[in-house]
Amino acid sequence: MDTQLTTLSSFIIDEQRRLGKQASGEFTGLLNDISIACKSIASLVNKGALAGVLGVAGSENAMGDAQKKMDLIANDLFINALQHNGHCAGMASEELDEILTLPEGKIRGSYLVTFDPLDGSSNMDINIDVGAIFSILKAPASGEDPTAEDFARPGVEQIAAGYCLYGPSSMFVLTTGNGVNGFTLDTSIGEFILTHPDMKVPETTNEFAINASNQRHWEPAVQQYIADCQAGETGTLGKNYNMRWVAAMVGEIHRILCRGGVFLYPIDERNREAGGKLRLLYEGNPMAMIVEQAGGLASTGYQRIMEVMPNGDPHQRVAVIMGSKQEVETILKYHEA
Ligand SMILES: O=P(O)(O)OC[C@H]1O[C@](O)(COP(=O)(O)O)[C@@H](O)[C@@H]1O
Ligand SMILES: [Mg+2]
Ligand SMILES: [Mg+2]
Repeated sequence: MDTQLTTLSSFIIDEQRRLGKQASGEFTGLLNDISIACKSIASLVNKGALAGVLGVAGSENAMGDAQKKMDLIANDLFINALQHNGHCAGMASEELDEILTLPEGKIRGSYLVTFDPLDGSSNMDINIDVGAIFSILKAPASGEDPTAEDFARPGVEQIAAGYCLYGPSSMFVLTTGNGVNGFTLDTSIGEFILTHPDMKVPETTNEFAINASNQRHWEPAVQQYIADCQAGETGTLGKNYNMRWVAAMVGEIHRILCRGGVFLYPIDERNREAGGKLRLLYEGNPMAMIVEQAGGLASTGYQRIMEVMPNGDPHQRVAVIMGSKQEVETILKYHEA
């Protein structure tokens, strides 16, 4: 039995020491806050109907999506974990219309956090994978309450990004800009334990993930690429492909980190004006940072996702094509044609 367990907190402390960072403990504290929110959510997701957390809440978020009960509970758990400990100065969430500053009297920390508290929430009621996605930015140096403009930073300025997948086991996957590491929740001791050090996205793949029911709305580049995948050995790509669709970005990206693949939620005729379907600040950017840190690529089809300049709307959308390096490069060639 391996008795040398590395917990998430000890990993972060050691990493900061190893990188020679003048650590005040605030960043470690912030990640600890986020991991506590994730553990609380994991516990409820795991209990499901027994905890009374299935079903719809009867409300809509800023984008008009029907909110599930668990969307709101997960959102509250993130907010509670982040607003009391003096590590965070403000947050943006899929489930909040506007950015959130701290209540009067709370200490403003040095970081901003954006999050999707429950990704893939339509999977909640059918007992399939869901997750949380988060991104960490530096708060304005002024120490004043942050504004929406302070969150409008391109993904290349992220300090850290991660997700927690609530699947058969719960996994916390984190990058602080020095590779990607995965931790599995040991529910018997309540700790995330390092189980997947230095995760890498395999460079090549023959697996793609796309919602094929949208096919008629896609641009010609994506139409042609998927047609060529489906043609298999007989087509120009010259290999047979497999397809997967978890319907939760967090599940797709986790699969890609474990065994490679590409995930596409591209521009189509219906979402062109909005810029895509998925959200830049709490879906596109954090997952792009993780995928790039693991050696993959993340693009809109025309531009690196992390270089998209946000427009100040916390719910700005973005087109997403990410995963195994060589396969994303192939898809980008279809966009150049
Ligand atoms: O409805 P579709 O096309 O299957 O979309 C699935 C996509 O929507 C999302 O569920 C959106 O996330 P939310 O559940 O957080 O709104 C993605 O995670 C997923 O990839
Ligand atoms: Mg989501
Ligand atoms: Mg969500």
